[in-house]
Amino acid sequence: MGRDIDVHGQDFELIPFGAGRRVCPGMQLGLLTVKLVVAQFAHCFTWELPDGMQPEKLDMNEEFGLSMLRSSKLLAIPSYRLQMPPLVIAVLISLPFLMLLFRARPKPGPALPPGPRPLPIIGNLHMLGHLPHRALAKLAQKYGPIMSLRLGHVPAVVISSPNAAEAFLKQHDAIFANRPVIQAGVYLSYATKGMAFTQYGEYWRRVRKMCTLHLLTPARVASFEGLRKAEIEAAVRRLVESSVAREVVDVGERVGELIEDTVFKMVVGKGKEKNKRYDLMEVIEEGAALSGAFNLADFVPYLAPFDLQRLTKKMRDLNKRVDKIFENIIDDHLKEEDFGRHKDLLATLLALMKNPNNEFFSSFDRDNVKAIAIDIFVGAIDTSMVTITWALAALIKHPRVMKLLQEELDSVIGRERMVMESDLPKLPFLDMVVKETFRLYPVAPLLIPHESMEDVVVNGHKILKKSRIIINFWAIGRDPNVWSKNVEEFYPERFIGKDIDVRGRDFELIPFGAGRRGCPGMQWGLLIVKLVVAQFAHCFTWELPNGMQPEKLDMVEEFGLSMPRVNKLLAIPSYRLQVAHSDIISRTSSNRGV
Ligand code: HEM
Repeated sequence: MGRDIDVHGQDFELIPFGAGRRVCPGMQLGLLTVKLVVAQFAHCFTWELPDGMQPEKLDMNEEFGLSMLRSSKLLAIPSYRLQMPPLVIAVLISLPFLMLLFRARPKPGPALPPGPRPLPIIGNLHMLGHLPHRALAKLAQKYGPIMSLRLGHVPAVVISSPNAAEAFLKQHDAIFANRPVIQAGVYLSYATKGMAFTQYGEYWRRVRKMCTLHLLTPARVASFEGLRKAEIEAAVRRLVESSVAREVVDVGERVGELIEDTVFKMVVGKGKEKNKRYDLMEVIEEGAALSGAFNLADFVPYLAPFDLQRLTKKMRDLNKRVDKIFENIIDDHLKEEDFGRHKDLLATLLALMKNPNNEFFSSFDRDNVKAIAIDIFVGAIDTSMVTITWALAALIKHPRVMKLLQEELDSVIGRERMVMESDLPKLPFLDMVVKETFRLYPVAPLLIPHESMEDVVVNGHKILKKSRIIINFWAIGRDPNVWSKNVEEFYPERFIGKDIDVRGRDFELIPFGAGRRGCPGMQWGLLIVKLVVAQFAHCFTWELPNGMQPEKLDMVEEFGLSMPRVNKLLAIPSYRLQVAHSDIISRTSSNRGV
């Protein structure tokens, strides 16, 4: 008792399902079945060995084969031990089947979308595998762009074409603007007081309006330009040092540090290094991992009280830690005498909290502030960091494209200075590189699930109220009918002469979603992605370690709250600007702390 040993592949003294990339994809289902059947058999019966055999005499010999079975049969006599008469149990168990048998015949009318037949209890969960976006894309080839599934007890509809996405996110946007209530929203987002997991309604509308009018306006994002410049110069300086030392760097880690520092300063006004006592980053990362984990209780709600995966406990514990840290940050903010002069986003939220006559909320307390700040952290950090790392990996893997981008950067900016934010609109090829990255490596391959608020007919299919709507943007991005035959190739030139926008207008490219629940941080996300990709491509050439050929670089993804690379992106930077190293370093030092 008391030792926290897990069977999911984290603790290597107990790995019945294996671990790592090839870990058993049916782990959840296997665990559920084993626990359920063992609990039921032990709960309903006592078991006695035949012929008065003593329990300790029972042999435990195994036999080796595809699986390791007992070598002899396990024979025992059950004695029923519940206080409920066995007949009642039999009726209760057969009730769902009787209901199925005698249920009223459905009235003729539009049918549910086609889809694979679900199994009892788990529905189609077993078909998702460890990369659901790929498994669903394959199923859609058979069942079509609007496909029905049952995920545990939850009816789901999977959308896999631009036309279908437009029907759901534009024509019927208001009906599908809800989010399903999931445990992560309840336990990690202060009972859904943030934005991303919040149910569609008055509170969500006010939070969203407040964010669009005060926190995430283009002007507010632009006001942090100096901060971004200083942070990027500091990151470039560290890379210049690695370049001089011919050091292999973990590109994703460097990008991560840069994004984390920038977002920290924008949201709470201080850098991570000054926030050691807060240690927010670790808990945010844990929160993102828990939110992205497959949680059985979200799909089979009657299992929630048993917490079979212990996720509820982990989320509750994590929430306590997050809460403590945020309380510290808020206390410090409010204590500081020059509170009114703070320019960070938290200060705006706290000013709102302190003003009972604010234009948005009649009641807005610390929990609201914390939930919204968490959404901004999670929304801003992982998305940008993962997208930038994919873009740089794709450029390193395709030297032809990297060369074209560097030629554009050299001709528009030259090599005598670094890229500035005002340069970005003058870089059309960069724009295409970023679009192509979103198409092939979307950070949210299934966006965030939506939920239907009423029964509705879409494109001739009946969609039930409370269905989970999954938009498989990954499948749309890789559909040869939408893009062309070279759909798997990283080929930014496909966008030449095409007016395709990523902001939710063109449904073949919706990395930020579309409609009412589309990403409110799009402006900020696009800016930071373009700026960092441009800067890293402009300042350095990148070489793979140990003489690895670019085409050998793997582009394997993993699925969670976001879709990062499985393997680290390791590369050696070589500084290529004509500004002297020492100049960059000294300029950076003088800018630090902006
Ligand atoms: C490359 C950067 C980013 C990408 C690719 C991205 C992508 C997305 C996607 C796909 C959604 C779900 C849309 C839907 O359900 O239809 C979303 C929602 C959201 N994003 Fe972003 N995002 C990015 C940056 C940001 C930033 C910088 C913030 C910071 C403020 C942010 C905050 C949010 C929030 C709060 C939501 C929930 C909106 C709602 O439910 O009403 N995102 N994002």
